[in-house]
Amino acid sequence: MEQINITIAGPRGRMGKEAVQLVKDTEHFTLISVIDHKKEAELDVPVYTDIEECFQDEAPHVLIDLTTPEVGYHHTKTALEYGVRPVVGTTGFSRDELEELKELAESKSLGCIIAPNFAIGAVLMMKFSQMAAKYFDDVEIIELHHDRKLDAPSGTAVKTAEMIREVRQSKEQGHPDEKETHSGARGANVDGMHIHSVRLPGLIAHQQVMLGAEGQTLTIRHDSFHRGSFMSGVKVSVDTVMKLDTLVYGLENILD
Ligand SMILES: NC(=O)C1=CN([C@@H]2O[C@H](COP(=O)(O)OP(=O)(O)OC[C@H]3O[C@@H](n4cnc5c(N)ncnc54)[C@H](O)[C@@H]3O)[C@@H](O)[C@H]2O)C=CC1
Ligand SMILES: O=C(O)C1=N[C@H](C(=O)O)C[C@H](O)C1
Repeated sequence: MEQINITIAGPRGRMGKEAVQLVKDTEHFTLISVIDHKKEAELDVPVYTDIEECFQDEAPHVLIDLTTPEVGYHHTKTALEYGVRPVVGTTGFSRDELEELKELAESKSLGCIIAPNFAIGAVLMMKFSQMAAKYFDDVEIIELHHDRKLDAPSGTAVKTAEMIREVRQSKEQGHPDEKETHSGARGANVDGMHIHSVRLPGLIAHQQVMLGAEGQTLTIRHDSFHRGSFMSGVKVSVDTVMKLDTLVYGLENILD
């Protein structure tokens, strides 16, 4: 199998630590450097605080980014400019940012994968919700995460709403005269669908999609109890990004 040289951004984070372990445990992956905002990462590879400096010194095949929305966007753009293929788990990118990165990837004929959720169960939960939304017009998304999470709604919830929007007629849900007596009670409104974000210590990453119709509800739920749940998706993304010449948004687009 072709050897893939990898740089990881965010190696000391909750996801970054798992990704470092994945790369070390995978025979055809080699960790050649990391990018952190501090020089303190205790790893046996060079630690860079500046991505351009990293790419001037090293030529990884793939950048795995698990940082924060602003940093992740800058890293993805810089990687593409330097001919490095990004695999991005970082969430919170805007639609405009995704469009701009897609254009850049295509102009360079480079693969780039941005996956709001690498867990296969979460991808199936999104697909099943999309299937169900063909038959149920009313949908509420409840995402539940640990209280260290920076972005709300989660990338997974936004992606779920986008996938459902592809198959359902736009609909403003709830009573036409409903009023929030406490601001935010009805959550975020995406094309009439509502997204509710729960943040609690003890949680990892969970999402429940509730669909309702007369006399019945359907609930589709996924739970990640450990960040190891995301790693098979990271692995398949690294292998796949080497064969792509465009940006793919969402793991569902690369799985058979
Ligand atoms: N796609 C997926 O399946 C998943 C995505 N995520 C996303 O991954 C991202 C990271 O999540 P966590 O690991 O939980 O966060 P975390 O806060 O534990 O880790 C983020 C890391 O980024 C580092 N960082 C910040 N600024 C940096 C910079 N300028 N250069 C390099 N590193 C920098 C921080 O030091 C920290 O170690 C989030 O956006 C989260 O939503 C999280 C879990 C699964
Ligand atoms: O921050 C997290 O933890 C997670 N972020 C991703 C998201 O925003 O959807 C994926 C997963 O839910 C965990």
